[in-house]
Amino acid sequence: MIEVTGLVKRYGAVAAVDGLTFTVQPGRVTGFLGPNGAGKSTTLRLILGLDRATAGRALIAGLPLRELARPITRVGVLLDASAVHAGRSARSHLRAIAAAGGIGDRRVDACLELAGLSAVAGRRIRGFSLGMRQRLGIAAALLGDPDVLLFDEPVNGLDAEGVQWARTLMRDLAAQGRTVFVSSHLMAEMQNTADHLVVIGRGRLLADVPIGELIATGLLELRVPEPDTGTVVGLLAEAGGDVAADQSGLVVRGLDADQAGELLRAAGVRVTHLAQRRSSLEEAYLALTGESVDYRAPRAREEARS
Ligand SMILES: Nc1ncnc2c1ncn2[C@@H]1O[C@H](COP(=O)(O)OP(=O)(O)OP(=O)(O)O)[C@@H](O)[C@H]1O
Repeated sequence: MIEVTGLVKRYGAVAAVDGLTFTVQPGRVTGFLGPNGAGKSTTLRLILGLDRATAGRALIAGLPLRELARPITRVGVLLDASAVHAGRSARSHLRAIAAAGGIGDRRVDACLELAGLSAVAGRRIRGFSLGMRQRLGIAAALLGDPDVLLFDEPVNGLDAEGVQWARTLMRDLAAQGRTVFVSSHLMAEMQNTADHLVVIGRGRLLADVPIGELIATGLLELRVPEPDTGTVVGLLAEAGGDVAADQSGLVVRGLDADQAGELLRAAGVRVTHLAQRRSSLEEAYLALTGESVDYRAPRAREEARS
């Protein structure tokens, strides 16, 4: 289990992490999501004791990481797959890490096999693709057979088969009762992999929910004659709806079909299409993080303002 309590990290005037509290439970895959600059990497670094928190604490199995005996056997980490000695072979890279943690060569070979790297184990890492480096980083994280795994963007650079492999691996690790905490920008991938989500924006917690709960929130698709659009947006917003436009019409969150239909009928608006559907994780995520995105294209910012 990972417990983060009141965690704060300031860099000068910037609060990269601003009072975060959440728990990552064993036995499930927990996705860690947030827009660029939200504070995900900083949070992971604080959990791993690579940075000192301004306030609060992050514990693994009840202790700060530096107080764990033989941490390699307790926590496996994939942070930056490119941070390796490129002149070494995959096998000697893993053997060096294993030796430092008192782990034997047989486990190295088992992890190479698990990561699908046995055939290239003797090759220098310099010649590895990004995907092969990711696999090697995951193999390194598994060396100590740890109960807690932290993966920062693990499918970055993996091809379709690699993505499938990583997904199955994460789900298997969770099914074995381990704590799996994985950051990603790929919403569709998280939708297929995670059971639970921790979402942050500007260093603060936005959601800590089972994934099904986030995407169960319904959306309304609505089409009305073009000249009525402004009136309709105003009416729905006044009734508490969150209205956005896409190519095919309006998308409304926070109102059900009966409410919206009744409201528009009473206002004499002719509705040409009204349908309720589940939101994708991506839509739910964008609705959640919309206010807390630091970097976005100027056009999107203008649209969000209007
Ligand atoms: N060493 C540092 N010095 C100063 N500011 C920093 C430092 N590290 C991070 N920050 C700032 O803290 C904020 C959070 O950064 P962080 O890298 O944790 O976000 P992130 O969610 O991992 O982003 P991304 O998805 O882009 O990797 C950003 O505003 C960043 O500029």
